[in-house]
Amino acid sequence: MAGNTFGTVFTVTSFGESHGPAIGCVVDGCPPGLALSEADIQRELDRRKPGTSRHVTQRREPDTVEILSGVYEGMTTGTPIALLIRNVDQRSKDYGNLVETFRPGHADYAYTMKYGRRDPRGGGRSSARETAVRVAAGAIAKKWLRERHGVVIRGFMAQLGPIEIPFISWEHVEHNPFFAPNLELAPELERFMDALRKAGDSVGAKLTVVASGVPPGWGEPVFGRLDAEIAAAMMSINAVKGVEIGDGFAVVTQRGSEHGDELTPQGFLSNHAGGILGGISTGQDVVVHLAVKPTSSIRLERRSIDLRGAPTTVATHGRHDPCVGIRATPIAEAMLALVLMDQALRHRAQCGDVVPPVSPLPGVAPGVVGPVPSPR
Ligand SMILES: Cc1cc2nc3c(=O)[nH]c(=O)nc-3n(C[C@H](O)[C@H](O)[C@H](O)COP(=O)(O)O)c2cc1C
Repeated sequence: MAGNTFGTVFTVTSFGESHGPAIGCVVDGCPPGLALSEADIQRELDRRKPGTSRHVTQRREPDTVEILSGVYEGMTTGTPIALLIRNVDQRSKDYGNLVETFRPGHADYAYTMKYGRRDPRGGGRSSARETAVRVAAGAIAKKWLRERHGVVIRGFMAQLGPIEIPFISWEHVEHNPFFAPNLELAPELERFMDALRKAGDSVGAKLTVVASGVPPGWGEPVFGRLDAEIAAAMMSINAVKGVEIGDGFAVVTQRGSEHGDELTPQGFLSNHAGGILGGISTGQDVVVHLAVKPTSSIRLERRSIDLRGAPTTVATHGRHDPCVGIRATPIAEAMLALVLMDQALRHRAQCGDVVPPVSPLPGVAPGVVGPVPSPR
């Protein structure tokens, strides 16, 4: 299968390029009877869209979604839901000098070696413009998960370049341009980004995404492991170079007596596992961390080669995100929602009749407010 479809039972097929007339997706396998409007989807798209602050790309895309099918009288019908987002602010001239060369760190070189040709305007399919449609599809999954199972999916920025962002409150996340859970640090983050932009450089970031209210039992023990599918989903986001579940790489130095989450009739005593054991959810929060690399398109001159292999230099002057991690939080939330909804429907299909011998243990507090391990 060509790699434009995600999921097994609940699937998303995405199409479109950064500088084409539109991007969009077809969401298939959504159960009938979910109340769904364009406003439900638009809310999520507005959190990801460009141009919302001086710290992100100044491309002006309203990212207005149109539902073309699959919804009748405000309810999903069980048939494919087609979503369309028209591109309105393409500016191809920004990419003129990229036809002949390759940006270090970007997909240009690998893309050309694979396809032998490329549309250099905005990176075509390798542009993160495509991730808008995942956020649109993810809005449907988030809504279904919340209404059907009480699952809440939220994310935040845990580190911006060298600045670690201690978690204070979920309340803070939507009140600053960084999705930082710590409003006290917002001025420092602003100063850091202003200096970075002036220098013409870019920086990486670390994000955390948490799904609360996931019941025990979602996921499978071998190839369909929940953690494996979450890792694949997160790694499918442009610029993501690392994914950790729960304590992630910190497990390397832990003892079994420290890492294994003890069970009591009142619930788990800790959540080092990040809510997943044996590829299956435990009922605790599912906790995922992502390392996002620095933007490749920077104003600083870098060495490269041209299409004939001769040495050249490249500096990118178009409209780019100086830290792509800033806009990636809603994308990571959407990908987690897509994985969980697909797994929920697969679990219902196979194990809907199972009655477990013990009742589900209550989960513990999120476990993301303390120090979280840094992806290396
Ligand atoms: C939300 C978001 C916005 C992005 N914006 C840019 C950008 O403005 N300029 C750029 O060079 N890369 C940007 N990227 C990253 C590139 O799409 C990505 O690095 C590139 O396709 C190479 O793929 P890779 O980094 O996954 O290997 C963005 C990524 C995300 C998630």
